[in-house]
Amino acid sequence: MTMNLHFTKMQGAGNDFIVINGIDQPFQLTAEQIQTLAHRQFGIGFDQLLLVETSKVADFKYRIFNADGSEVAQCGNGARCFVRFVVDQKLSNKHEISVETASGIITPKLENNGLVTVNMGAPRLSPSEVPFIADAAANSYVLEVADQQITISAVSMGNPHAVQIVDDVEIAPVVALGSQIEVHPRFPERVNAGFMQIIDEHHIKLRVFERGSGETLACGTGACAAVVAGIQLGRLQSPVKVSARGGELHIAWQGGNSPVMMTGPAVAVFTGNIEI
Ligand SMILES: N[C@@H](CCC[C@H](N)C(=O)O)C(=O)O
Repeated sequence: MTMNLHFTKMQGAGNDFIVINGIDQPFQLTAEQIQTLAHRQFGIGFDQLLLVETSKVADFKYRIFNADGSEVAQCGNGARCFVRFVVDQKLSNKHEISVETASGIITPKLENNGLVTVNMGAPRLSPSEVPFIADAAANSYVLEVADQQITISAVSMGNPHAVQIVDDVEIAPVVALGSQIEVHPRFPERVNAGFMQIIDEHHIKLRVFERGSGETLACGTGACAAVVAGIQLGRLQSPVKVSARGGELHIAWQGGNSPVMMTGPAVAVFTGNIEI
């Protein structure tokens, strides 16, 4: 049986999504159907699919699916697009909205200037809190990949990140190395691989090879994880501007259990219907 899905295509710093109202339009998609929709030639094309639903514990719930169909727990750029979608669709008259995700409740706020600030919650850093790493004894360690030894900082923003510092992010082997780090045996749940170039203590350039989606033009949780890693290593100071290929994000973190605050754009590109 086919169904007709109404969707909104959105982007946040170039990380692109389709957002679907699952409240008025309840449905289920298989991983294969999501892969087809995500395909840039045979489908609509997107990095992640976001599904807005009702919640018993927050204003809304949203679910996140990578382009390969895997469901994941957190998405920073998606959280900004989520609030823009909810406000534009008049699903709420609030501009600061609590949203249940698979890794807890976060609160995105649509600012008067059109940017969105998200309280992403505290990063998880200790090995016991970063269960995505097998056998980790510390959150910064050496990983053997492709006959190289790479120093990685492991940070969970609700989803797993392995961040490394590079001299020049433009020539870093983000796809070649990132695709191997993503599936490295140390990461049983796979991982998002970040490549960060430090420009100065308040500015980095970042590229991320995302788990389940490949390299994207920006990764919100990746930006939070990179800034947290840089601050932990004594190389960065809050606030930090993150320049991604698709735009800029601003990240602030006061350390410890304080939340990571992320500010950036969220833009609706077009709406459409697709038979699936
Ligand atoms: N693009 C996202 C992250 C999406 C999920 C990620 N690929 C994962 O598998 O954890 C962001 O902006 O944070």
